[in-house]
Amino acid sequence: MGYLGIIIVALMFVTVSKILQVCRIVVWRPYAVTECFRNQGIMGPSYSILSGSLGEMKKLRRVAMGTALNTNSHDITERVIPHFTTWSSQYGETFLYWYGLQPRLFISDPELAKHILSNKSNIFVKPKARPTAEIFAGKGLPLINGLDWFRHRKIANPAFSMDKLKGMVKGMATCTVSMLDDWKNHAISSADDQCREVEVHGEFKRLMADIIAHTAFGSSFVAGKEAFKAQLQLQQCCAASSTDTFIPGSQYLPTPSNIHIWKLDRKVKETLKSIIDGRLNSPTTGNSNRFGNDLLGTMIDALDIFQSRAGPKLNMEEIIEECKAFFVAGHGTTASFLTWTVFLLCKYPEWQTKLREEVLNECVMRIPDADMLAKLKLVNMVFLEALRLYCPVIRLFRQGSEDTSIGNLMIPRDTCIEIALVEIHRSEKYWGEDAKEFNPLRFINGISQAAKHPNALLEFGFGPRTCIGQNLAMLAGKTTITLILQRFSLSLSPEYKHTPVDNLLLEPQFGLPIVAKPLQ
Ligand code: HEM
Repeated sequence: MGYLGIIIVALMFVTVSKILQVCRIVVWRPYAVTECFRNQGIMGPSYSILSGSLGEMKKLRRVAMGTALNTNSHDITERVIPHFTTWSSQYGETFLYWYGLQPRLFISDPELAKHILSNKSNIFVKPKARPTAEIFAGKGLPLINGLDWFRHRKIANPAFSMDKLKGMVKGMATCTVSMLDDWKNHAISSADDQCREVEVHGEFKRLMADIIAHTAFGSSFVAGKEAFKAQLQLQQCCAASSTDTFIPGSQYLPTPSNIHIWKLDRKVKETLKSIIDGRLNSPTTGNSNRFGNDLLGTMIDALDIFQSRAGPKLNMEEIIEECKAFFVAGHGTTASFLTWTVFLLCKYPEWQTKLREEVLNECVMRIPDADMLAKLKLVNMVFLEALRLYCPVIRLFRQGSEDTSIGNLMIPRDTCIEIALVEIHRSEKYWGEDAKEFNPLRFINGISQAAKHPNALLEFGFGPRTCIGQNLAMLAGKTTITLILQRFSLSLSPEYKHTPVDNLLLEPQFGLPIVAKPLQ
């Protein structure tokens, strides 16, 4: 055989092995995984080549998005995850579906959830995100695994301690007061009974961008806000394509959408890098940390160029990715939480009055401090109830890094497990007959006494990967609600349509317009 023959045979060999590989991923594996679960009694919608169950999911979502709920109803599951209501009624509470080529096991049992989330041996890891998601969300804590995750978390933890956060309430209050002054000025200039219609979801997103920029970047917050602005645009590009079928490799093609994403990402990174360089060039002397007491200062102090410093280190790129990650993880979640809390306070004016009384009693100064906020028991109960009924993160995901079993259930490697918080949080099995109703009093004796299962409330996750920013979110929430209740009485605008939707986070599809009436 001549050279040409050898080359043709080699090419044929490579081509055939590639075809076999594709067939294994696209046909054989879905068949084998489906059979594995079917033999254990777990069923689900059938798999279509490449798109899996995405076609049906998209159809169900389109129909759900065309409906609106009654504002008295907190039974949102069917609207936000219509695939769950449809498939669980056909296949049972636990079922298998296909997110493109990814098998997803849907569970809504808090005991299973606890088992998976508390696992410390790296068997259940965060699933690999799509490349666009990695760009916008940053390859930081929420997405990384293993030793990298451990190192990053160890460095970031001190920046989120209650002691550090307490000192930030003043900054949070300054951001909030500036937003509320704007509401008030607008109200005074509008003739209509001094009331102002405000779309609060948008307002809270802007507010949280300000608050996180303050918390993360301290004095460099103006530049930080610039970076976050570009990041928000990136997020929109990513959310728009989250239910499209993903073709591996397509992220490298110079399509208009990819070019737009690359440009925005470059802007975010360059801005963050210049903030970090600024700090490195002018370390401060007044702070306990030479690069600042904020989150960025804590991370710069662990930069790997300082070899003399003991302990875990981060490199420049990792710090940039963490800045992106903290913004994405904290901004929309807290804005969503505040939005739904305000929705509930408008819906239940008797609770609005009770909370205002508590706020006026405990926060004697117009601008509250952390000690005053810690005394707001009723506010805390309403927050927990809001996070139960309208949890910003409605689903958690983990992927089995090896074949494993939970109880009697064998889970093949690479199966993604989807934990439906939205369903666990309103299941009558754990919350009783009034599970779908607003009743903050269920938390009067604390979280552990509120439900029949200790893990039926998973609003901040559970186990080692529980939310690092939960204290920050609660403090920002209390500061904002306190300042609002001191200054305004709130009611729903007649324009409001009750349309919660899963845009990666739980959001009102058309925003939350309310009427804010200044108090004397
Ligand atoms: C009400 C607001 C918030 C909610 C409901 C929320 C919810 C969650 C949940 C459910 C998780 C666990 C995800 C999982 O297990 O897969 C999580 C993780 C995380 N959250 Fe939050 N979060 C909020 C606010 C914040 C804030 C303000 C920040 C920071 C500025 C933040 C930063 C993070 C980070 C970095 C992680 C990943 C932790 C890790 O994997 O080690 N979150 N959050």
